Amino acid sequence: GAVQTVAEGAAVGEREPERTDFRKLLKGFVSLSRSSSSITLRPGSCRLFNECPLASPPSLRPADKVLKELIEPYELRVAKLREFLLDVKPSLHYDIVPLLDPYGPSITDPELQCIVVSEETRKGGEAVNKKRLENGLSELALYEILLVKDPYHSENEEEKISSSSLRQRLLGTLLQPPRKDPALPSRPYVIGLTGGTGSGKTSIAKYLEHLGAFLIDADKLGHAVYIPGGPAYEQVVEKFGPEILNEDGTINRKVLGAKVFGNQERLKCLTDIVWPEIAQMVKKKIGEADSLGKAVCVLDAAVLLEAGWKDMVHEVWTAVIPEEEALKRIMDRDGLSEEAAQNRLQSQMTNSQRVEPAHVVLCTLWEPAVTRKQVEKAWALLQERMSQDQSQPA
Ligand SMILES: CC(C)(COP(=O)(O)OP(=O)(O)OC[C@H]1O[C@@H](n2cnc3c(N)ncnc32)[C@H](O)[C@@H]1O)[C@@H](O)C(=O)NCCC(=O)NCCS
Ligand SMILES: Nc1ncnc2c1ncn2[C@@H]1O[C@H](COP(=O)(O)OP(=O)(O)OP(=O)(O)O)[C@@H](O)[C@H]1O
Repeated sequence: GAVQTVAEGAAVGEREPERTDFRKLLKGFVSLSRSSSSITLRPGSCRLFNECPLASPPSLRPADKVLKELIEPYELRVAKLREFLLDVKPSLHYDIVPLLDPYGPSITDPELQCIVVSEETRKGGEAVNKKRLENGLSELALYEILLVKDPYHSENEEEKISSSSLRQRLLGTLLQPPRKDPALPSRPYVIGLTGGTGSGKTSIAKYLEHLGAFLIDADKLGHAVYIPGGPAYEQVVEKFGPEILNEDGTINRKVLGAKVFGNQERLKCLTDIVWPEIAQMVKKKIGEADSLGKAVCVLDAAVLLEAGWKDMVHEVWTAVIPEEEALKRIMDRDGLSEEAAQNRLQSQMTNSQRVEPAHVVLCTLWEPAVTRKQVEKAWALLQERMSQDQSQPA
């Protein structure tokens, strides 16, 4: 007989923070030994390899996982899992099977004899056995293991070793080396802060300003370009007609917004006019910050990546929030209908697209105090790398 090891969202496969050497910690617990016909497992050994999403509470299923954008690609997780297995038990024979549905091969493979579950996933094991009986297969022995406690878990993290906690600890840290662009002056150091509407950029930007950054709000500059007499006023009115005007001749942004959000062609028409003007104003502001002796500028810009403004910044910092939460927040904040809020969200890039080029990721899903701590951590680490950079010979 055989036991199949199913790797789905195993903790080892995700980016590990430096502080916690889970590999060492887990080595102490893992003890896999292969007998002639099966793998025997001692308590505490297998949570890592064997995740049964059926039994996980809905909030933990892959699609709903906290900070799912920070989960590494499947192939990389499998590679890391193989490396780990080789490390702890080179003689082990195993298959790694992607779980494309909650059961995987557990309900169809007649060779299987045993399934390893944790106290959290016991119900999933029982569901597997129900399906096996329906399929005319024998029930699997349920081998239940304890959850391994995480000695480093903080107050707002789970007590067990959890990949969600690992991902939370990545927030605020540098995920890839800063851009090295010879065309970009080294000072002031510019952070491009982006994120979907309602992701909390403005709150984050305020904390950063409080910590000493010079703040550039691209939304505000965007509004300034089409005040009457501004560089884009005439063109915008010409393009979108007098119906976007208030009685006093100013542009009514709510009316304009309703015209462009949800209509890609019209939105592009507007942004083709205003983005180059905003970019000019941003450059001016960066110059202003420099003359004020500010070392760090934060460019708060939802459309940083779409508009190609990444070229103006040294690092991209991305704020993420699950879409359903963003929807609620902008409906509350701006009094938008669900449809209008959806249109805004649909006009934008996805969280994953923004996380991919990000140097630092932040998340405002929890209480404001948690966001503040994240920002303070990100700021402290930024100061550290800026001072290291300065001490390097030019
Ligand atoms: C459509 C307009 C008139 C709506 O104005 P309004 O005051 O109602 O909204 P505001 O400007 O505060 O934007 C609110 C949020 O909508 C999102 N948003 C704005 N413009 C865009 C865009 N071009 N693409 C995607 N999302 C956008 C952002 O998340 C922004 O933070 C205005 O957003 C606009 O002129 N947009 C085009 C210029 C632009 O891209 N500005 C954003 C610079 S970061
Ligand atoms: N940590 C938090 N907990 C709860 N609510 C928050 C948190 N951070 C921000 N919010 C709320 O969520 C809403 C959206 O945040 P914010 O205005 O900072 O987003 P934004 O990314 O700047 O949005 P936009 O791009 O639409 O301007 C605000 O009403 C804000 O008060």
